[in-house]
Amino acid sequence: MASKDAAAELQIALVGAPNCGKTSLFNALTGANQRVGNYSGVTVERKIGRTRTPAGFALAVIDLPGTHSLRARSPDEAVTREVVLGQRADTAPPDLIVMVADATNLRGALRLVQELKATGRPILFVLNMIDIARHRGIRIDEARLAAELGLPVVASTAVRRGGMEALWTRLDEMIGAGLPAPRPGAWAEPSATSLRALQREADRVLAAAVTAPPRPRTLTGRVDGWLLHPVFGPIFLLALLFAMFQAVFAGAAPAMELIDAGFGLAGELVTRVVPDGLLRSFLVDGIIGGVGSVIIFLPQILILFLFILLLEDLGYMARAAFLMDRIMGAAGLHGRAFIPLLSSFACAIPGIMAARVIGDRRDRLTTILIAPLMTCSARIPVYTLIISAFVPQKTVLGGLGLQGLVMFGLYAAGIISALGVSLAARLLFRRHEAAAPLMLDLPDYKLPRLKGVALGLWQRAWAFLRRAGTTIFLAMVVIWLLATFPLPPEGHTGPAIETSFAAQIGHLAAPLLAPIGFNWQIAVALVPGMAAREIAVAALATVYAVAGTEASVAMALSSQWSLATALAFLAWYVFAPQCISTLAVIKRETGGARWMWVALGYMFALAYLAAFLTYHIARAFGA
Ligand SMILES: Nc1nc2c(ncn2[C@@H]2O[C@H](COP(=O)(O)OP(=O)(O)OP(=O)(O)O)[C@@H](O)[C@H]2O)c(=O)[nH]1
Ligand SMILES: [Mg+2]
Repeated sequence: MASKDAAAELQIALVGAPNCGKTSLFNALTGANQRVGNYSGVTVERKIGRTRTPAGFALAVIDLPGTHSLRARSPDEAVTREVVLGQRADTAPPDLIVMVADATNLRGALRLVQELKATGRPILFVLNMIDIARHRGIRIDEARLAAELGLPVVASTAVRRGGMEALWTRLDEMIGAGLPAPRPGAWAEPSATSLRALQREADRVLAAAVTAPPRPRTLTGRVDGWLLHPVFGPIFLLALLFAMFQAVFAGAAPAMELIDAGFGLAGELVTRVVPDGLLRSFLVDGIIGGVGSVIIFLPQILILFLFILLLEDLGYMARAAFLMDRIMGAAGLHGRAFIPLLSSFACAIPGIMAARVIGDRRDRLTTILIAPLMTCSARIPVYTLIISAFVPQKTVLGGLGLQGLVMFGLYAAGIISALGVSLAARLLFRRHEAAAPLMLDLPDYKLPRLKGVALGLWQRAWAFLRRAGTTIFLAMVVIWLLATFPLPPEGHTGPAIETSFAAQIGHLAAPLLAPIGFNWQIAVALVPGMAAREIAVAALATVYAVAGTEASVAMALSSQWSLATALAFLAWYVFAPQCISTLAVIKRETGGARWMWVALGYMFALAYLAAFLTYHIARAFGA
């Protein structure tokens, strides 16, 4: 049965311009939860989902990166072309191309569909976002459009319940009637002349089938008048980012206290039930203390993601890219680097993958190399821990929280150094030609969809907790073992940890780290912290918990570290490549280990230098 189904399964490829709603359609067709966002370049890989039509036909639906033309210019667009042309070994050639068009913006779609027709594959033309088109009074004569194109045409609203009925029906009709076998289409890259001819034909079809009312000024236009204003726009962007970091700090406090109290209670409970000894130390110091010290940052991470998800859905991201283009261009960065870099605030891994939208190899490489300097969410625990231990909780400059201000400064340090590295790379590569002009689709503003934002938050929360329960948990077990054994000999005075393997390892590394003000406890935290940044926090928590009597890791730090050490530690974490997964992705996306080593080397060098300077300058100022 299953094998018969697999044989009968039809391959359906979703093709269309960026941001026309392909992934929304994919999710609606297959019940998947792939990432959707109101900007171009959300999808950079091919994704396959399986489903059944109402009449029971089995489909394998392939979601693809958006492209304006099969004349692919960047790695993500190349994926789309290869799948459409059946050139990929890992994907069967499509039996049907579902050409997704944004009904409010048909001009480009009508050109792309002609390129697709030349491939000889059966096509269904979908007018997506028909809700918005109707709302704007755009009238599309579907029958006429179908006649002009010589293709079946159907309208859809991918994000509404019931918005896909016509599409399902049409799919069943087409499959039921038997899809035409693909004609042996010989696709050749169209020349500029032939593309112009295709565009003329597209304009003719557009004029024949679509009437749009003259649009005086849409809401998007009016809002953009302000948000893209040369002076007001950047001020707004800066204020927005600033508000975001204040919110991350101030907004999360109550929830964090709650989680802290929860873990405190759990610790007390275990202390009461389990007799003093190794088991209690393992449970309280290793597991509850270590893992708890990381989980406590969940609220902050969620607030940050809430901002990012809302901005993505609203359609502000591409505007921010537009505003930053001048500054980024001056630093030798391609305008399209903005969204990959912005994604890196969440995590460098999706950010590095998003760099696939950049066509030029050197531009892409530079973006990949600096993406890890953006402050990813795994740094939040590290930063927050140090800030809450060393920066007083007071307001300055009339109401701004000092802690939030320092956090903002750390983010700024990451951004500024990324621009600096990019500039240095540009000078080193000796490239003087002007950067390519930024061709950016500015999507219309849309109200964020609650369900999508909630889903996005849930996915982040789950990923974070899963990491805490697996990677970080395992690391904690190892660190607790290292910090506990071998047990001190009889008659040993002073903290037991002094005789442990951890202390031995730490002392071994200490001379290397002494010039930057790090003690041996930090050395112990840095080594496992290579795997993932949060582990350093958990490791510090465990090492100090095993060693001592302080109530919390923050209190232990503030009593044991000098301010200079704390600042040097922050400076280290702005730069240090403490994340194996990021390095692995750099290797994969650049197609070799070389650039991974370059990233590793330059980031460690910067980290050491920054920590060294910070430590000595802070000491000179008496910290
Ligand atoms: N109102 C309305 N919004 C839609 C519709 N389809 C998609 N959207 C919204 O349009 C935006 C883009 O949707 P995506 O599904 O990410 O578009 P995509 O074509 O996959 O984009 P890329 O992966 O960047 O090429 C999101 O904000 C969606 O919520 C629709 O039919 N109606
Ligand atoms: Mg997509």
